[in-house]
Amino acid sequence: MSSIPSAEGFDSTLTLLRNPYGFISQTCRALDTDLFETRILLQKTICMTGSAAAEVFYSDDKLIRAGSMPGRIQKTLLGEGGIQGLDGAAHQHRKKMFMSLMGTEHIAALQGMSLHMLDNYAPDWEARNEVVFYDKVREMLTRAVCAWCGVPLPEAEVATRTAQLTALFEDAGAIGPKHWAARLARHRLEKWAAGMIQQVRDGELQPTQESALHVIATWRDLDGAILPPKVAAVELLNVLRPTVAVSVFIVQTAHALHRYPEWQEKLRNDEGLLEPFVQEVRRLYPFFPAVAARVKSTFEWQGYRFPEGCRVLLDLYGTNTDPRSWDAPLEFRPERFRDRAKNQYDFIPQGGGDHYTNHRCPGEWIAISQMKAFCRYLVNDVKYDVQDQDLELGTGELPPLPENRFIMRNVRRRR
Ligand code: HEM
Repeated sequence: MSSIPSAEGFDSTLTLLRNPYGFISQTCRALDTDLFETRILLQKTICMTGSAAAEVFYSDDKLIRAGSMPGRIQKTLLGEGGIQGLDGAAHQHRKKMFMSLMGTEHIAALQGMSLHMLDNYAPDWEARNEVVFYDKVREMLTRAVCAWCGVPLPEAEVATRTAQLTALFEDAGAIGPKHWAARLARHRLEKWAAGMIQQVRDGELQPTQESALHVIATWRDLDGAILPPKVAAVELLNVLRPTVAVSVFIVQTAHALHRYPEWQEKLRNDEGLLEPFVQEVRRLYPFFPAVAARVKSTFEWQGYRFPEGCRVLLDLYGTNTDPRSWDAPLEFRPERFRDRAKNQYDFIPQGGGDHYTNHRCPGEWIAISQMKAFCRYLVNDVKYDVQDQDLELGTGELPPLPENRFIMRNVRRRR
């Protein structure tokens, strides 16, 4: 058996933080390999890239999630006791709860709520000198997803809940005061969510049967018990938070429409290009750099030994831009998605494998449907100017956004 190639230096944490989207793929290319070994936060870690690596990462029996997530990410982004840390039968059972929310008509209803928000917001945008698009989209998505989930959101709480939900995904990786603010946001959101779960159980709040609040409050785990309030709160936030985070993809969509303006006319003329366009945004614009797991019990792959307990990182962004899977991988070419055969391992912006049995994101259809709705609206229903601003995406920042959060001017509705 060969020994796994090693990255330079004793610990790669800083190099990874400085170059979160390129570190794994660039190191693999330099070493001419699909995987290498290093230390991250002083822990031995195997880093992997590419579709073959994704296939082994998502094979059911080799890797587990329990204990794979750094504590600071659990205390902010994910919370404790939620689906992300479950394995085997417990995971597959809990996953059914999320998948039951993803019916086509139910997702269309959420899209309808966002379109309604756009119609409500547009007159105000016309009246303003400038619109910070990211801020407005986060607010609209907070309102839409709360309504969709059956979560009451009084007008006076909209700004606070939007800011708290944003802190979970924007500041999860931060160090210092921002990290502490994200922890506080999680604490307050979990208390709020657990209160609503209790109200549903006590019959004081009666959301519709198909709403996330109802489904989660009444869900029974494999042992037949309802979820402890804190865990149910974490799972409700596992729907609210990432739906608000779709605002990042929506700003990236607006960014792509600006950077590749020839696509505006194409999209106006051919509705069939909308999906390829947003898929190309999901492939090429960076969001989550990697996902983590641990080796369940020692196994061998491509002649290399993966020792029990070792942490493994799968490179999502590098796999989406791997030249072995994609022609001209760094070029924005939505046409590539027109006739592409589906593959669970080479296009993995929201994780890979199977939605029911692996940890692949159950919210992919929500992300695509929301991106399409906003993209269609920007192309067909409004005209606007993009303010002269620095539109570089700060890739040291997670998730990467333009510094001014995409400022639009002279927004007017097409009649
Ligand atoms: C903003 C766009 C989104 C991105 C970039 C994203 C990304 C991801 C990634 C990378 C994973 C982990 C995959 C893995 O561990 O292998 C994941 C899991 C998950 N996502 Fe998303 N996601 C997004 C939107 C959503 C939405 C809208 C929902 C709403 C339901 C959602 C709910 C979840 C849940 C519950 C999991 C855990 C699944 C499991 O452990 O089985 N995500 N997502």
